[in-house]
Amino acid sequence: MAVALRFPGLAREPPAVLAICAAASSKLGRDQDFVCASARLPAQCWRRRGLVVRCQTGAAAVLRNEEATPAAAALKADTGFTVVMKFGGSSLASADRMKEVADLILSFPEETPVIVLSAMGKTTNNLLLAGEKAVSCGAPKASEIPELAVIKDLHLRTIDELGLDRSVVSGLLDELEQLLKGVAMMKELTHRTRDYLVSFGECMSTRIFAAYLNKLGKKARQYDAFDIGFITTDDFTNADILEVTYPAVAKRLHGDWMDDPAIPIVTGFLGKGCKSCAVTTLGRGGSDLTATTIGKALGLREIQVWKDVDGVLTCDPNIYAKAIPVPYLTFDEAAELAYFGAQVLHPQSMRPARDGDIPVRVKNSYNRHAPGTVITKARDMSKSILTSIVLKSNVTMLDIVSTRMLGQYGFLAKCVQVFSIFEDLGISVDCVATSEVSISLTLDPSKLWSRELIQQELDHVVEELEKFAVVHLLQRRSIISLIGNVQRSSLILEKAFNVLRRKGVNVQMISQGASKVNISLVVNDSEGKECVQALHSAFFENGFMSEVEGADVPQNGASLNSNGTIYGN
Ligand SMILES: Nc1ncnc2c1ncn2[C@@H]1O[C@H](COP(=O)(O)OP(=O)(O)O)[C@@H](O)[C@H]1O
Ligand SMILES: N[C@@H](CC(=O)OP(=O)(O)O)C(=O)O
Repeated sequence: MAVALRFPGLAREPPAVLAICAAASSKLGRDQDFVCASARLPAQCWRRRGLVVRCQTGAAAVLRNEEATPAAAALKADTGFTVVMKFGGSSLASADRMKEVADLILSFPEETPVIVLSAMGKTTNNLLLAGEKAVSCGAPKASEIPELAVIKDLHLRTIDELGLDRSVVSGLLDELEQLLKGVAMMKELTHRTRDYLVSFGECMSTRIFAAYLNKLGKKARQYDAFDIGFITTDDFTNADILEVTYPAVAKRLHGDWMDDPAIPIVTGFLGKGCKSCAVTTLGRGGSDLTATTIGKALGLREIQVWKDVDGVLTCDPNIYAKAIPVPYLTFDEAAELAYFGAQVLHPQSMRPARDGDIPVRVKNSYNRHAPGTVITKARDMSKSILTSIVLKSNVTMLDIVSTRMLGQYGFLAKCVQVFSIFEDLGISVDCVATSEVSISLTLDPSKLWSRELIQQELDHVVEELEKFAVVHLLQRRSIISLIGNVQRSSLILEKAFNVLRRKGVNVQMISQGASKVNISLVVNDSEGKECVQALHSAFFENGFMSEVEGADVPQNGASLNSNGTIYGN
C-alpha cells in the first residue's frame, strides 16, 4: 500500500503524486509501504523523527514499511498551513490595531496561518509623498520632510506602545532617511527607486508585528517577500508575479516550518525583479495578490483578506453610505468589480485563487463576527440579478466615426492597427461599443500609480485616427459598472434606464462585455456619484429584488461607524 501524502504545493497535483508513488513502488516492490512526500521537505525533518529515508525518488521520500502510516500522520500534522490571513493598512493603523489583529489571529487556535501584512495605515502614501518632496527639497532638507516625521513617529510610537525594542525598526528608519537624502541629491525618483522606497512600509510593519507575536509567546518569523521567492517581471510599480514563485515560496515556507515551526509573517505588495533583482511592487493594493499567491502556492483551504468593511459591498461606501455587504461572489464577479474600480480588492488578486480553486473570504477586522463575503469559482446565479455597482471616474472616451473613405472592413482593421499604440503606452481599453461605421471606447492607464493620461500621447493617437475618421476625445467621463447576472440584462437595463431617465441623465455609451457579469454605462464625471446613489436606491433599497420573482434579496442591516466604515448589525 502506498501512502501518498498530499502536501500543500503538491496538493493540487495528484497525478504527479501518483506517478511518484508508482516510481517508488517499482523500486521497493509492491508489498512495501512508503510515504510519498515533497522533496522540498528537508532531510532533517525525517531524521528528527528517527525515520530512515530508504530512497529519494523525484519528490518521494521512501520509508520503511511499518513507519509509513505514522510518518504520514505526523508530517501531515506538521506541514499543515491551513489559511492565509491578510491584513491591510486600515487594519494595522496603530498599536491598538496591531493588538486587536494579534488577538484575532490567536482566536483561531485550530488554524495554522500564514500572515500577510500591508504597511501601517497610510504609510505607503506618506512614503510616496516624501519621495516626491525629496526630489525638489535639496539634500540638507531631506531629513525635515514632514511625511518622514509622520512615518517615524507612527512606527516608533507603535513600538513603544507594544513594549518592543526600538531596534526592531530603527535601522530601517535610518536607511529610509538616507534613501530620501539620496533622492534629494540626485533630484530624481525613478520607478525602481520608488518601489524600493515604498517597500520600507511593509518591511517595518511585518517586523513589528512578528516581534509583538513573539513577545506574546506565539512564535513568529518575519519574511521579506523578495527574499523568499516572490519573483516578478521588472515592471517597477506594477510588476507581475512569475510562475517560479509558487514552488519557491512553498519550498521556503514549508522547509522553515519543518525545521523550526513559527507563524510566517510575510510582507505584502513586494517582489524581486527577475532580471534586475531589485525590489518591485505589485501595484497599489497588491498585498491581496501576495495573499492569494501564497494561498495557491501552499494549496491552502482558504484565503482571508481582512479589511475595514463587512466584505465586498453593493457599492463603494464612500460614495453611498447605505451600501450593504454582498454575501457571495464568483471570482469573475470579484475580478470585474476590482478591475472596474472597486478599491476593495486588487484587480489581479483573484487569478491565483481561481487557478487554485481556493475560496477567498473578505472579512472586517473591526467587526470580526460579521460573515463577510465568500468568493468562489461558481455560485447559484439562478436567483441573482444585480450584485454590486462600481464607479470608475476620470475616464477618457474616444468616439471614432468613419469618414467612409474606407469600407467597413477597412475601417475596423485600421482602427485596430492604431489601437496597438495603447498597448505601447500601457493604457488599457476598458469598454468598447461598435456600430457599422463607428467605434466608441474608454481608456484608462493600466498603471495604477497615476491615473492621468498623457495628453501628448493621446494627441498622437487622435492624429493617427483622423487620417480615416472623425474623432472626438471626451474627457472627465465615468464608467458605471453594473455587476450581476447578465442573463437578466433586460431587467437590469430597464430598471437602470428608468432611474437615469428620471434623473435626466443621458448615457453616452453602453457596453456589455463577453464576461457575462458586467454591463457598463458611460456618463459625465459630474453625474457619476448621483447616478450610483440613485441606482443603489432603486435596486437595493426599495424592495425591487423582492418584487422580482425568485430573486435573492441582499441582507440589510449595515450601519456606519465613527470611521465612516460600514458595520453589520
Ligand atoms: N464595493 C466595495 N466594497 C467594499 N469596500 C469598498 C468598495 N468600493 C470601495 N471600497 C473601499 O475599499 C476599502 C477597503 O479596501 P482597502 O483600503 O484596500 O483595504 P485594506 O487597506 O484594508 O486592504 C473600504 O474601506 C472602502 O472604502
Ligand atoms: N501598502 C500597499 C499595499 C497594500 O495592499 O495596501 P492595502 O492592503 O492597505 O490596500 C498600498 O498601500 O498600496
